[in-house]
Amino acid sequence: MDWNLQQMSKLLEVVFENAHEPMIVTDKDGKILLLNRSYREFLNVQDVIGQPVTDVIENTRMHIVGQEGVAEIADIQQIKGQNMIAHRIPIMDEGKVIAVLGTVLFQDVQELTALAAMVAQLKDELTYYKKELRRRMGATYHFDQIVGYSQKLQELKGFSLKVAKSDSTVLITGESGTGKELFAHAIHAESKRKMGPFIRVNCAAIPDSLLESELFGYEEGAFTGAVRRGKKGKFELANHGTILLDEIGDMPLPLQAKLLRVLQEKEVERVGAVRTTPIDVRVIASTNSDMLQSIKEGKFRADLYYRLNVVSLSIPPLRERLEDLPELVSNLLKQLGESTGVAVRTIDEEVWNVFRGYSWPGNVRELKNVLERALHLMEDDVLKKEHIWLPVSDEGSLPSLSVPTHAVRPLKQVLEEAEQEALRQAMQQAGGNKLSAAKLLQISKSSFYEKWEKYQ
Ligand SMILES: Nc1ncnc2c1ncn2[C@@H]1O[C@H](COP(=O)(O)OP(=O)(O)OP(=O)(O)O)[C@@H](O)[C@H]1O
Repeated sequence: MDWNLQQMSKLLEVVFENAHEPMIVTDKDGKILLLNRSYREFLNVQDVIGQPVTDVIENTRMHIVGQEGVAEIADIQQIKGQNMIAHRIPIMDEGKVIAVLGTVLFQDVQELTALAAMVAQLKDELTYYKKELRRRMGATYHFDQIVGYSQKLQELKGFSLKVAKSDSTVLITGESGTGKELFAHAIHAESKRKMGPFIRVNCAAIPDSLLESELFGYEEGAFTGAVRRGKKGKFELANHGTILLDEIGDMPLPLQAKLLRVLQEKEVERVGAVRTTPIDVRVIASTNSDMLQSIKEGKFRADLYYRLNVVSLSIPPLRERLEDLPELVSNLLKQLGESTGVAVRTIDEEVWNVFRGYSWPGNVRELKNVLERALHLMEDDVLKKEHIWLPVSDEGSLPSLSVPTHAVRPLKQVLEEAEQEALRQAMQQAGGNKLSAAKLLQISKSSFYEKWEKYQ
């Protein structure tokens, strides 16, 4: 429709009259030309067209703006005992004021205060939910939190960043504590799935009998003790996101066959289900065991290994990148300083000698634990050699300490320390392989994991 002048003028009149905000137009001397319904109702006036604005609206400055030609934005004006926020805008023609438009944004600043309070509350809630979402989705680490300037680590980070953008399945290998999980988190956080969930399953920590239903879920009445209406498995929970299958080397053979089908068909079958559910999940698997050896021994399916190993990331042990020690130590001390409240100002040169001479079988995690223990032994803010407690078996010529024996401590603490030490020694003897470590300690794999996670 083409609008003629008359129709356009009618339209503007209707818009002005019915606007929700109170609006007024005066001439340059402050004589009222237009006053819309919202403003009339608020002022409780009827026919005021042609009257001086000063007679109709308290504390008005429309006439002043008409004379001075300078707009006044968000000026607080009290009318009928209420604080209003008024805008007064001169309307110019050929450099001269011909009229003034006045609007009231909030009929009372209390409304604005209430609105501001509401926005602040919503912002707080949003921050909370964002944090909660992140916590639940679990992707709490990013590439910039993976510390280390060594060429090996830098190259690995660069490659992983590229890998993150693709949707390929990734197999991360490396000794215990090298940062496999850290890399998996970072890959998810950098991928196009970052808004989706990140679900981690430790295949070794869950007893074999439960792993299938944990991973794939179960249908109503699938087995005794099953929750009514069934339960989603981790794969379904990870839909549109990433699943980290940690310690994949420990997955029992029958489940390996089922996992292979999931990877091939991109659908899961809950335990006891007659139908399959399509899923869209990126799989990252990680292991610290020698997968090729496991294949040779018939413990791991070769076809699954090749399905998982589309892209492989091998994280070098700490002893092969000792040049990362300064950055790691400073970063870990910062983190630990926040949680323990102990700050380190200086590190004795001897500490570095000890660190550089040690083989770090537990890698970065062990470094973190050693530093945490040292913080508790420090009396001032200088980290010294005598605060560093390294395992006796690896001691050699190292000036490491044993735990002070003179003080009697609570039995619980002594037992826990002994247990922790036993786990650590078993891991060291088992070359970082948790399954072998559990065997050495003659405890079940899941019980080993429970204890291991407790002390980490
Ligand atoms: N490059 C790194 N920079 C900073 N922190 C690191 C780095 N590598 C590892 N860490 C820290 O060391 C600890 C162990 O890392 P992570 O759990 O990722 O190791 P992992 O290889 O998955 O171990 P496991 O095989 O025992 O599960 C974590 O606290 C992690 O934040």
